[in-house]
Amino acid sequence: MAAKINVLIVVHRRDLRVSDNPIYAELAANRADFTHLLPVVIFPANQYEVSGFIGDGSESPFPEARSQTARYWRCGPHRARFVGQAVWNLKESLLSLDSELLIRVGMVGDAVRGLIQGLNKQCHDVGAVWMTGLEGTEEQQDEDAVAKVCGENGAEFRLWADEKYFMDDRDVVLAISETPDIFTSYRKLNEPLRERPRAVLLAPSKGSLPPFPEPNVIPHQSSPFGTPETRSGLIEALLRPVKDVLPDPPTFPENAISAHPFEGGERSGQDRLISCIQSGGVWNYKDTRNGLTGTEFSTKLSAFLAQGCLTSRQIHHTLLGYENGTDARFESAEGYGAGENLGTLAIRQELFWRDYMRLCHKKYKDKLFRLEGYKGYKDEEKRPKWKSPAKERALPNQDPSPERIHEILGRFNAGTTGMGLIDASQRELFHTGYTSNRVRQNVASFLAKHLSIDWRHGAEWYEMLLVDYDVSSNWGNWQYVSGVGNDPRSDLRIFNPVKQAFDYDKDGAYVRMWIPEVGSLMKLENIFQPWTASEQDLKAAGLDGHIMVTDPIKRIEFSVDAKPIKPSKRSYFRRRGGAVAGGGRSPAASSEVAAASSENHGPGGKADKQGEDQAARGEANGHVEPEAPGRSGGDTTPKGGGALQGGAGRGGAPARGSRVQGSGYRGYRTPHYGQRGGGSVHGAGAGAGTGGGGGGGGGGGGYRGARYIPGGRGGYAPGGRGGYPGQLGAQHHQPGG
Ligand SMILES: Cc1cc2nc3c(=O)[nH]c(=O)nc-3n(C[C@H](O)[C@H](O)[C@H](O)COP(=O)(O)OP(=O)(O)OC[C@H]3O[C@@H](n4cnc5c(N)ncnc54)[C@H](O)[C@@H]3O)c2cc1C
Repeated sequence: MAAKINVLIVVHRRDLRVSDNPIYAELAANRADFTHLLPVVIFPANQYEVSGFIGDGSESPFPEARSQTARYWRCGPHRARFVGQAVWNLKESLLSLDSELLIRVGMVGDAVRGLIQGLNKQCHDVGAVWMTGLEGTEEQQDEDAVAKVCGENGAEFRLWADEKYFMDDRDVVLAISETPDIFTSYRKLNEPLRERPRAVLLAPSKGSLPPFPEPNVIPHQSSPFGTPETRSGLIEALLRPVKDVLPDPPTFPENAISAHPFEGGERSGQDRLISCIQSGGVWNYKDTRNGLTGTEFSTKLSAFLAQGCLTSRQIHHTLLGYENGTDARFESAEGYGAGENLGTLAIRQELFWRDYMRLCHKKYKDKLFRLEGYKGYKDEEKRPKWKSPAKERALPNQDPSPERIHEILGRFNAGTTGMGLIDASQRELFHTGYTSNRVRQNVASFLAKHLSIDWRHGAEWYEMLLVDYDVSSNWGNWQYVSGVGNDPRSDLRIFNPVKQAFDYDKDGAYVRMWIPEVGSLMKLENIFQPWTASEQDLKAAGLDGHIMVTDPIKRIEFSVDAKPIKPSKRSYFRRRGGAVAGGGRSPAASSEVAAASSENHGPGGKADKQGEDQAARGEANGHVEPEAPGRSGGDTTPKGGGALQGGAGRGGAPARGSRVQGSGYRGYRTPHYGQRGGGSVHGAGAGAGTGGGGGGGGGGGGYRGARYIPGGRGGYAPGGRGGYPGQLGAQHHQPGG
């Protein structure tokens, strides 16, 4: 009698790697009773627009994969390409291990059911389905659905922790519900961070995995979808439906260079990590991470981490080899063998931010997607008056009107607001899928705090376009900057995008690169806000009559006197032997940065106290943006020598260490709204809009051929192409609605 065939199905999700993967490590060590292994990637139809997998003439049974509030694509072209590359690389890795990878599209539970039942028909038992657990609402619905399918079909279901984070879930010191709401408190509980990660798991070797089932027993992909057989076919199928995200897209500027030219996949993730160390990028990280252009100013590892092509502990252990002088690949890198340095310390702190964002998501669950954020508002009076482009979500008599907000959002997305730093970042994001943390903070602050627009529109735009989109990090950071999340100074922290441009784009190269229209303007203040240029200069630049000049979304009066801002100094003192020196900031650096470092999140610390003082003095309306997630200081005050001019903003006291003429930052002047001065950030900019633009997004459409998956956390309701059944059943992120 032939031996019983017992297949294990492994569903890959955001764990697109074979190394440091708990499932493969377990299988390589212990195959259990499995005679065959069937690894599969399923592109969930509610997160990826899967109509590109259909041949001509048929229609998708699923609604378009669009976001809930703004109806943007859930996954836009940059990430679609990156994920396609990463999936193909995983397939190649598995092939090299004598295995294979199946690719499927649809709802995850349905796809798994199809596989189990199809294999059963071929007399193959499916003993178990394994997959890694994720935090998102939809992802947990998928887990419930697969568990149910397994129960109905006699297969064991096992959910594994995806060990891609810095600290293992088994080592988290507090119950999730007790995760502190201030990052620094949490970080201090876990220091020294260098000692936290567990060892990396071994990659499986060739022949160590159970064989892939014979191709002829594998069930076909359910119709009307097909499965691409080449890498380019896969990428094309993912990209085709989501290529167009802007009605009138800007062309890629002639001299622009992507800061993120990297391909998806485990192999390129490892390559990038190694080159970051070899190039000195890691050594210089603390000084360069706030840079805006080029590949080397920060690690660019986020997209690899987001898709699980790389794990935080792999980064940590590779850094250890460099710090300890035990990895000859890094012999010629500066800092080799000299122990932890400020660069590697800062990278570990950033990786810990990533962990923290995830833990907060686990703690607050769907509150991650709520307009009022984690915090909520007990006091109705204090609830921010968010502006919406959708009539049904706008407050009565919203000013500007929903139509005007719709128009403003269109320009915000297209990068034509007239605020140079914001526009440059949005165009860079549109063209490349990446934009630096520094400008992400400015963009989020601009939308939420300067324009008071429902921040979820920004979060969903980022969700569509970011190559490194990660549900916890994206929504958590948007909440944080919008003042509804875990920022201890929440709405007192407001980034002045003009001051930030002067500080971080010192010669205007970044804005010039992405906004070629301003390229021939000479003065920085004109580049950062073209409406400030003289008529003559605008004419010469061909900018007269341009919407960025005639109708800037926000005007910020800001001028810098002739003295340049001092260039930053390297804030490193050398240590040897791997000791983690406390503090580690040089006096030069700390004199430049008033409330420096991520320490200033923590309650009671000196730096935190400074931040509180500044906030209490009302400096937040222009000068004071002491710290934001994942970044140490650098923007707290005008730096020595840079004198600001302007009238009183809210509070308007001079920032510490600055030379201020007048009484601080003037606030905002919005002539096209008929307002001047004021300085109240949230109210500023409101005024009579000029109309134009269409209405907001909206659902609509019917419930055709729906197969509703009921579930405790809401449920995904595939309907006809028309969309979701109103607001019910299809809440991607906010099942409570
Ligand atoms: C509004 C907004 C939205 C964001 N959305 C995302 C997102 O969807 N996905 C994402 O990975 N990051 C997000 N970030 C965080 C941060 O901007 C990116 O992680 C970083 O810019 C990625 O570039 P890098 O890999 O070169 O980062 P590095 O500076 O080299 O940092 C190393 C790693 O630390 C982690 N990290 C750094 N800063 C943060 C942070 N603030 N929060 C969480 N993790 C951090 C990332 O994994 C990053 O790869 C967002 C930040 C803001 C302000």
